[in-house]
Amino acid sequence: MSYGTPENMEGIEAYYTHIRRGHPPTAEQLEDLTSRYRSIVGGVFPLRANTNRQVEALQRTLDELAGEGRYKCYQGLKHAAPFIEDGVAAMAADGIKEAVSIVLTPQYSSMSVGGYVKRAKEEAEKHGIRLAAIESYHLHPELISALAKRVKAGIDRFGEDRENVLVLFSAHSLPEKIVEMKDPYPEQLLETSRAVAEQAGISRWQFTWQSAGQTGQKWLGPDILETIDSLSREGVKNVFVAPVGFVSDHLEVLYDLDIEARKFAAERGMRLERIEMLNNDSQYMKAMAETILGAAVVLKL
Ligand SMILES: CC1=C(CCC(=O)O)c2cc3nc(cc4[nH]c(cc5[nH]c(cc1n2)c(C)c5CCC(=O)O)c(CCC(=O)O)c4C)C(CCC(=O)O)=C3C
Ligand SMILES: [Fe+2]
Repeated sequence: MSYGTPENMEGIEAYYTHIRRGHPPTAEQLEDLTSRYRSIVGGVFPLRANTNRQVEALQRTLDELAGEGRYKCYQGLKHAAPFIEDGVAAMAADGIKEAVSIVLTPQYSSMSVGGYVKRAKEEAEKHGIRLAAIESYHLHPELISALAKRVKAGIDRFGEDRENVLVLFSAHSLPEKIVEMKDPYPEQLLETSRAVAEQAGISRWQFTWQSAGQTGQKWLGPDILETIDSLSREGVKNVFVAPVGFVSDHLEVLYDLDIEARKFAAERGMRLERIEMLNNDSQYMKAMAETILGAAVVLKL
């Protein structure tokens, strides 16, 4: 399962309305989102083809690890077609009786993965499918190794400044109320960050939030722009961002980091680079496939 993205520029309004649980955005909100997509996509929404490639790569990895024809991958998206319910219904139509679900994000929050799982389970129940839902895989050794390699390779891009780079691990902010709910999201993100830093041999790093929504309620902070501002006051010149809550090239990376945060840093005389996203990286696929095979044991598949 993955977040989903519009089919085309005309599809942005319906997509945004779905994210807002049926409440259409104001003209201003719609224009704001449309202009962000316009600056990255030019009519092509990268997340769509990217998710397709991830599903194909995961299928190949499962075939290799478990044997050809043992597992079949279906795709279900949170806010776009094929929706999560469509994916589960497609399984049922093929006669599938047992399934494992996994989300293309490594850490669990009741407000992120929890929402995917609830919908998948409800639909699976309707069709009499037994479903084992994977909640997180944020410390899988293959995932940590893949991220650590990318952090090291990215820091090398700073050339002779490489000794003076601060690594900023980041993830999508969520409303602050998740902390009172004892949600594991912040801790799991720190655990991923710590493990990657350790394996990459990084001592100078911080964690920061990004891409918070504007809903009136308080979101988890500090936001990456605040963090960059404080770092600039401390004289930091080189920042390397590793958004470890995301795995793909999409709006929050291609706009919020590559355009917005990079410009904000440049205005403060700082250089900002970011990790290459995992997309269909083979170690990432192995991390998911092994997690899936582990969950399948629970179903005695
Ligand atoms: C935790 C989390 C992840 C990571 C985990 C996961 O992947 O599931 C994630 C990923 C993504 N979020 C995405 C896009 C958007 N998210 C929005 C709004 C929101 N995100 C939220 C949370 C998350 N979002 C929340 C709490 C809201 C507020 C509304 C609500 O309460 O639900 C909005 C509305 C406008 C805006 O605020 O920008 C957009 C356009 C895209 C696709 C980008 C593309 O198309 O390339 C991706 C991968
Ligand atoms: Fe989002």
